[in-house]
Parts: sequence; structure tokens; C-alpha cells
Amino acid sequence: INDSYDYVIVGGGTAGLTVGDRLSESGKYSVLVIEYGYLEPDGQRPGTLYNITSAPVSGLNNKTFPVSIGCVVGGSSAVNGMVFQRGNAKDYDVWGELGGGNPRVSWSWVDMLMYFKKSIQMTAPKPETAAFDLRYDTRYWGRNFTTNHTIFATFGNVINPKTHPFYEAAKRLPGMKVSPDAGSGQLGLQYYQTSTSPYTGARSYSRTGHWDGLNRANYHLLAATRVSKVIFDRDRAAGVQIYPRGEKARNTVIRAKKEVILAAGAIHTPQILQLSGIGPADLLKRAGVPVKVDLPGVGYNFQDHTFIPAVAFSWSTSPPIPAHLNTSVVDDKLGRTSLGLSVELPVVSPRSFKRIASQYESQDPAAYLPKGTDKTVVRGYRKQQQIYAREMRAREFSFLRATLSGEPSFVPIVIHPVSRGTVLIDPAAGSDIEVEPIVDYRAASNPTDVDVAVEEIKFLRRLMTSGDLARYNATELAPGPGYESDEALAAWVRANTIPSVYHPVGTAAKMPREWGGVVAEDLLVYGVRGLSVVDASIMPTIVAGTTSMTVYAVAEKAADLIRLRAGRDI
Ligand SMILES: Cc1cc2nc3c(=O)[nH]c(=O)nc-3n(C[C@H](O)[C@H](O)[C@H](O)COP(=O)(O)OP(=O)(O)OC[C@H]3O[C@@H](n4cnc5c(N)ncnc54)[C@H](O)[C@@H]3O)c2cc1C
Repeated sequence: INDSYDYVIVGGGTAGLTVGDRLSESGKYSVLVIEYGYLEPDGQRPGTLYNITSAPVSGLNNKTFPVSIGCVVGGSSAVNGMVFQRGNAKDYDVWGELGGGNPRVSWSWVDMLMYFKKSIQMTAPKPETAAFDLRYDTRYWGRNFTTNHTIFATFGNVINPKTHPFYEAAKRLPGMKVSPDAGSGQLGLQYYQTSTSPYTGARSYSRTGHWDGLNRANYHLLAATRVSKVIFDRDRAAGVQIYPRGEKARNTVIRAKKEVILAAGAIHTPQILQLSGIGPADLLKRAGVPVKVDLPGVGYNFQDHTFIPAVAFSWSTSPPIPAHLNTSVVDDKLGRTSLGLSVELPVVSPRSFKRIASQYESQDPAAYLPKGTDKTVVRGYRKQQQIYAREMRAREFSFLRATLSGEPSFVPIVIHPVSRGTVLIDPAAGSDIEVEPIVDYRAASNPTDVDVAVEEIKFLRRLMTSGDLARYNATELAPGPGYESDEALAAWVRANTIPSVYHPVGTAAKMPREWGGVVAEDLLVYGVRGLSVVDASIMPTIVAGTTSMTVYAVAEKAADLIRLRAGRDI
């Protein structure tokens, strides 16, 4: 390990290793990735997570919840569920809208699609799945198999035939579409991939795609090492202060000649920024951290998907499976391909979507944000509110995601929540990086999210009791009898919602500074030079799918932006 590098990357997770690989591949720049987790000899150890408990969530009956994030080389991509989805095309167009109009950089769907194709190689489904209406289109994917140094999206070899009756029934619900490809950015029914190597059947993640086997003299990884803060020469990020895991007294500094890149994820990136003096000034003062830049958005705009673990039914007789699909279901190394739904609000709730949109639109934007939220952050939220209200009435923005497992039980996800939480250092802990930040999901703090969840339950009831599936006389087990009124359902939602699908995003948002943004369109942090953020924190709004695929694409795009400015003084 050297004393200085061109690029110092904080966090060897999903984004960190992707950027590290790209910046080092030409051989021109030296790159160091610093990761708190261990480089596990077996490549992964599921369950290697930070030990964080959330603040009590007042909208969910004051319960606390575990905050799961990977703590290992590979970060959350080493421990995640490997469900590999993108958001809606509209999600990225909204990112463009929330960019404030920088003519040189665009984050809209067409631009991001280029990076989805660069970052992920898709392997087509096997002939065994041909009997199903599995739609895919290679135009949405990278198809470069000349190297193992990539991330794979792979279909399983088999499909559970029990999904078929659900597919047929859901397809016939009014307004429902079938997506041409799970990566097309379009809504509807879709069979989707997992992040699995087609060759080995093992997890494909940032370590296998962007570290293992590269052996470049200019690409170093320092594992089991904590970055405690960014250090500055006047207004330029000059490097980071680090210490070996568990040995806080052994501080040293590694210098960055070109840029410090924060890729510590949506929980720890805002923590490091705040402990480096970049954040809401009043919070930093209370914690005794000298203020470098008063940037009120750091740690605000926190979003995650919320879900209900079971909206459950039982059959009196299960739907029959057509003989041609009823082949023996043998799980092989690639596992099964799953079937998902991505549904817009007018289809989830033809009766109530206009009311929900109008009520949401007319809210005072500060009403459900944390007390004392800075006016710039409120302004940014107002923008998001206008966009979300518009999209609640439109057909390109999903509000429900669920997997159709083949069993009469569902896990509905509020995929575009409007509540916003915070990730803030604990002022009582001062500048101690070992004390985890206070993670306040604030899920369901905005009643609109509860309204949407109630409509999701009614949608699933319609799927099970009308149309194709009506004849199987499903009995509802959860919520169950007695939950008819919206009020009763809302109370059930608050009692049963989990505030995180492990998709934390948004805490260092890419938005204009006057809208509470933390990074500009080029991902450079406002108010200093030579410091950028490249991870899930930069998403201004959460996407309608699992988040890792979007993080890979963000990292690929960021690497191009960073290389572009490498010759300039920033
Ligand atoms: C349990 C779980 C299940 C999930 N399931 C799915 C799924 O099925 N599909 C999907 O697409 N997504 C899933 N996700 C989410 C997805 O994996 C994440 O959104 C994505 O990986 C985040 O990438 P990132 O680069 O922002 O952060 P991470 O990959 O979390 O990387 C951040 C890294 O920074 C390191 N770090 C933090 N602080 C410091 C410090 N001070 N010093 C040094 N290093 C530090 C961390 O140890 C970590 O390795 C899941 C996540 C979890 C945790």
C-alpha cells in the first residue's frame, strides 16, 4: 500500500469495486479501494452485515427494525438476495428532470440504458422454459461473454409451473400489460433474472466481476480498514484518514492526487460526509464537528422500499396446471426463474388513484418531512411531490411490485414511497465513526404511502377473487375477515409493514444545491473540490426495482465522468 494514489475509493462494495476496476483498467491511474469488511477467503459470507438497529418508526407503531447492509469486500452485492431488476424507464427520466438541466450530463433512461448494457451481460433462458411466455429482448442487455470480468444477469433453467395460472389471471386484469423484457423499463408482468454466473451457478457480484483475478499493479485493495474522515487542503479533498479495523488509535492518512470517491453506501456515505464537516451545519455544531460546508441535504431524502410480508390466501382447490407445463421441476444450479408484477397506480386502483394523487399533490410539502427540515430540502421534495402526483395518474411509473411465487400468498412492495427519512450522526457521539448513524426510516410518515398499500391489498384481493381465479374460492387469511374498511386496512398496514427491502438510497442526492442536493450532475460534492459520491446515495428518487443493477450502471457512468475530468483541475 502506498502513501498516495490518483484515486482513493472509500468502500469496496457494489459501486466501489466497479469504479475501481474501470479507473484502473487503462493502467494510467493508480487506484486504492479501502473497505471496512474482510476479504473473505471463500468469496462471500452471507450474513456478514453491519449491526445497526433503526430508530423507532412512528408511522409503524414505533417499532424498530434491523438495518441490513453488507460488511465485506463486495459490500451489499455479496450478501443480497440476487434479485436483479431495473427501475422503470421513467425513473431515470425523473432523475433527469431532478437534475436542474445540466446540458452536458444526462441521467435519463436512454443514457442509463447505455450503462446498463455496459455493466450487465444477460444470458438467454434455456429451452426448458420455452413453454412459458417468458419474454426477453437482447437489445436491453450487454452480450459480451469474452470476459469473466463482468456482472451476469441469468435466467434459471426452470420455471415453477404453479406460476402459470397467476400469469394468465394477472394478464387479464383490466389495464395489465406484459413487459417485453424485465430490463425494458416497461411495466407489467415479467419473468426476471438473478445475478448469477451462467457458468458456475454462483453469485455474480462486484468482487467476482471487478476484483478477483484482475491482479493489476495499479489497483490496490485495503480490506479490514475504516475510513474515519476525508481530509482537506483548503477546499480540496486531499485524502482520507484511516485505521485498521478495531485499532482506532492507529490513524494514518492516504493521500489522493486526483479525487476521493465516496462509495460507502447510503448509510455510511452521509455519515462520512457529516464527520468530515459536510452536512447540516446545526447538526455538525451539536456534534462538535467543525463545519466545512453547510450542506443541509446530507443524510436527508432517505428512501427505501417498504413491504408487507404476507397478504395470504388459501385455496379450496388449487388451479390445475396445463399438462404441457407440468414437467418435472428439478432445480439445477441456476435455480428457478421468478415471475414479477410491476403495476401503475391507475391499474392498482382504478377507483382511487385520482383521489390519492390529488390529496398527495395538495399537501404542504413540509408537512410530513422531519421538523426543521431546511428550506432547500423542502424545495427539492416539492419538486418530487409534483412529479410523483403527475405519475400517480400516468401509466409509466410503478406503485406496486410483487412476485408471483405460484402460492396464494404475496409480498406487496410500495415501490415508490413518498415518505422521506434521515441518516444523521448522533450528536451525543461527537465525531466517533464507530458509533453508527441514526437511521430513521420514517416509513409511512406520509399517509399517502399507507393509502397506496391499502389499494395494493385490494388489488391482490381482486386478483384472487375475480376473473380467472374466482372459481377456486380463495379464503383470505391475512389481513383476513374484518378488514373491510380503508381505516381497518390502514391500521393493519401500519402494524404489518417492514420499512426496508434492504434498498437504502437517496442520502447524498444528485440534485441542484438549491433543491437540497448533495452532488451535482457530475457527482461532485457541492462546496469542495476533488470529492465525489458514487453509490446508492446519489439516487434522487428510488427506482421501481431492486437497486444493485442501478448501482452498477451508476458506477459505470461515474467512471466515465471521472475519466473525462481527469485531465482538468477540479
Ligand atoms: C440483505 C440484502 C438484500 C438485498 N437484496 C437485493 C436483491 O435481491 N437485489 C438487488 O438488486 N439488491 C438487493 N439489495 C440491495 C443492493 O445490494 C444495494 O442497493 C447495493 O448493493 C448498494 O451498493 P452500494 O455500492 O451503494 O453500497 P454497498 O454495496 O453496501 O457498499 C458499501 C461498502 O462500503 C463499506 N464501508 C462503509 N463505511 C466504510 C468506512 N467508513 N470505511 C471503509 N469502508 C466502509 C461497506 O463495508 C460496504 O462494503 C440487498 C441488500 C441487502 C443488504
